[in-house]
Amino acid sequence: MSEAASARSRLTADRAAGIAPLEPILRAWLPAQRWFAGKGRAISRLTTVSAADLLPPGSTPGLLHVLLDVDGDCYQLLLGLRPSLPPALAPALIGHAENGPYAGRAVYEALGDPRLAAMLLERLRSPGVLGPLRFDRDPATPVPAGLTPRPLSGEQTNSSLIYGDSFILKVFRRVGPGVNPDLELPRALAAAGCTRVPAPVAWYEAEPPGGEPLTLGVLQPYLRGSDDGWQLALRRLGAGEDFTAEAHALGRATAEVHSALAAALPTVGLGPEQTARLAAGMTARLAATAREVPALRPYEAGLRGAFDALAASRGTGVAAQRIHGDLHLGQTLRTLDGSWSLIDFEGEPARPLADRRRPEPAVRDIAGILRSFDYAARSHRPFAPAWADDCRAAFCEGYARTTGRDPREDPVLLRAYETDKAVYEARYESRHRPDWLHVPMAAIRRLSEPARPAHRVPPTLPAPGALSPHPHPHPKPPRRPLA
Ligand SMILES: Nc1ncnc2c1ncn2[C@@H]1O[C@H](COP(=O)(O)OP(=O)(O)O)[C@@H](O)[C@H]1O
Ligand SMILES: O=P(O)(O)O[C@H]1O[C@H](CO)[C@@H](O[C@H]2O[C@H](CO)[C@@H](O)[C@H](O)[C@H]2O)[C@H](O)[C@H]1O
Repeated sequence: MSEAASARSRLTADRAAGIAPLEPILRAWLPAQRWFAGKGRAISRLTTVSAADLLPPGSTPGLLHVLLDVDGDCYQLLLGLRPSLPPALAPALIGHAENGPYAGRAVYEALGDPRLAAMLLERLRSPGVLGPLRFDRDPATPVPAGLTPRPLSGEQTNSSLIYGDSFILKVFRRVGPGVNPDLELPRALAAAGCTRVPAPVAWYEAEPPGGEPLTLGVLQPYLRGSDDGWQLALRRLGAGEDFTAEAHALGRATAEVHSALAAALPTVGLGPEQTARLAAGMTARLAATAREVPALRPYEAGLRGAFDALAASRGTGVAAQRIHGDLHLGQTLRTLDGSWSLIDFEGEPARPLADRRRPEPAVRDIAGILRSFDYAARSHRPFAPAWADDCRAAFCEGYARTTGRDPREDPVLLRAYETDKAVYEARYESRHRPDWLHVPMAAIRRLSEPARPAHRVPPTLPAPGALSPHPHPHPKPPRRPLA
């Protein structure tokens, strides 16, 4: 049964029938939304899973919470309802209800309406149950009333609102049964005393009777004035400036989060069979992506080499634990005091929730950041490969300084994960940003070549300040044959 179908079978859907007349306008509006996963395909089946008035029926504006099943995926919508829309809300319009209980009303994106966004915060401030929804909060962190909301602009997988520059609410769009790791992991880290991740202060879920809750939204402190690691890296690159000290510090921050997650949540050792299964999963993902992205096809056989090498490595000493799951520079924030925080623990949005909650080698996150340095260097004209190499080395050194283990000491594992990430990125870019496809494709060409003998990691790691400037900051380590 699909995630949406199992949610539908358990959720109370008293109001669902009432919103059936809105389904045609939602069907026309959904494909244009950035967070809609089914882009490029016609919607064949759209049904309402649940609908709940978050304000007393008849209020103007009205606020309707809706879960929709669209071809087996479950989406969360917050709909505003007014007899007519003031001009400022025109960009939020979805359509007009022609019949049913909302006939004659304008239906619009509630998150674009400051009045409704303020009401949503009020709901989060007062824990309790409302129809199929449960609102919860951390009693230790007060959330003041009356904070002014503004929507976060920019590309996002979900939708976020900032309240008074003090809190940020993420409204998940595609949802499924089970706690979302973006709530689960930050809560576990906060309980373990790790301050590298903003701690959830309030959240809301759908509660199917007898089933697992679906996480729908999380409110957390807004790190005002922080710099997104991606933008910061691009600015440094543009100014011809070094980024290795930041990359080193980010390596340390990532390692701290990994260590805290490993201590707080279950870890497992991977034996040869599990490692082979991991490699098989990567190979299957490659095959599926090659079917979808024609540009990948000529490299498929070469790329498979990285996964075959992983399967043959017999998994010696590989540990799996809970990880971030989609770590890249855009998921890092450098705060005003100069320290790094990690955000968005949802994992890769396209993967089923159960997969995203499974323990995996921490190197998956490391590979994500390493790929991100390559992305940054390739968005610069001319391409800046030395900048990326230096950042990659500095990040790994920072990581090793905290954990005592340099990720480059496992070249087969690291290469497999980098390859898997580049394949994921090829699919992501071809679906969402075809103009960017050339970036992962450059990595794909490189990774499809047979692996060069690995460089040995220097036994004594240089101190962060000792990282020398371009073009050759790191002594060339002696070569050793591939294990
Ligand atoms: N706690 C926070 N403090 C400051 N900015 C944040 C915070 N959380 C998220 N952001 C900003 O919001 C953007 C989107 O957040 P993210 O969790 O990545 O959402 P999505 O899953 O929709 O991509 C981030 O890139 C960052 O700029
Ligand atoms: O929306 P999310 O932040 O969860 O992540 C998705 O979108 C990312 C792009 O916004 C995408 O990241 C890729 O592009 C980044 C530059 O824009 C680059 O830094 C990353 O390394 C690269 O993977 C991410 O893969 C996707 O899941």
